[in-house]
Amino acid sequence: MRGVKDCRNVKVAENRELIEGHIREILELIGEDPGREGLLDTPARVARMYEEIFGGYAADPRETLGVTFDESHEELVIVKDIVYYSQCEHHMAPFFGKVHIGYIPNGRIAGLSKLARLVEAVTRRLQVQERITSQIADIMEEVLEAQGVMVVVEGEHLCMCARGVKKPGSKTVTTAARGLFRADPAARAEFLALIKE
Ligand SMILES: Nc1nc2c(ncn2[C@@H]2O[C@H](COP(=O)(O)OP(=O)(O)OP(=O)(O)O)[C@@H](O)[C@H]2O)c(=O)[nH]1
Ligand SMILES: [Zn+2]
Repeated sequence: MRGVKDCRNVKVAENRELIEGHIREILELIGEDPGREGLLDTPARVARMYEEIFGGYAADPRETLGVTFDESHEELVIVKDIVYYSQCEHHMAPFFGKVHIGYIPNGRIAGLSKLARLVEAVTRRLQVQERITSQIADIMEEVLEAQGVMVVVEGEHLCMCARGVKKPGSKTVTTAARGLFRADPAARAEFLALIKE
């Protein structure tokens, strides 16, 4: 398992020629001419893009928080507005938005950038928004043994905007609360107020 810094999908790299062949076939099957100039390099571009947008599989999300530090801060820590791009597992269409993560440490803190690396590892896959939200909350709780974790994810799903029900501008908001945040409405309210600022 590679580290999250090298977040490229190894399997795509290994299977690049096969993937390119299948993309060429799809181009034909939708009525395009894969031999025309503008499409000649498209299968290779798509394969390179897959390495990137499915790069989350190259990382173990639990390892992304890296080395944690002893620190006695036992109040709320928030990293908000972490932009993500993911692919919905139903249509393989992009969805994207922001993740907001808050936690109350229990003697151990993580590097702030590592929270964004966790988001990358969990979102650069075929996903549903609810699973992204709960996976981030569960991993934060487990790895940091945090007293509480709260995660809010906002998402705009192209499968709802550009096709199907066609509702551009509609936003999905998902939340996950663990530990103290489950039991304490005031803690949840403090977090929600701070991410709105
Ligand atoms: N809960 C959830 N649903 C999602 C997510 N991404 C896409 N979907 C939904 O997955 C569902 C798939 O429904 P289906 O009826 O199997 O597929 P479909 O015929 O293409 O559905 P429509 O999108 O309604 O045209 C749709 O309702 C999508 O809106 C997500 O992250 N979470
Ligand atoms: Zn979808």
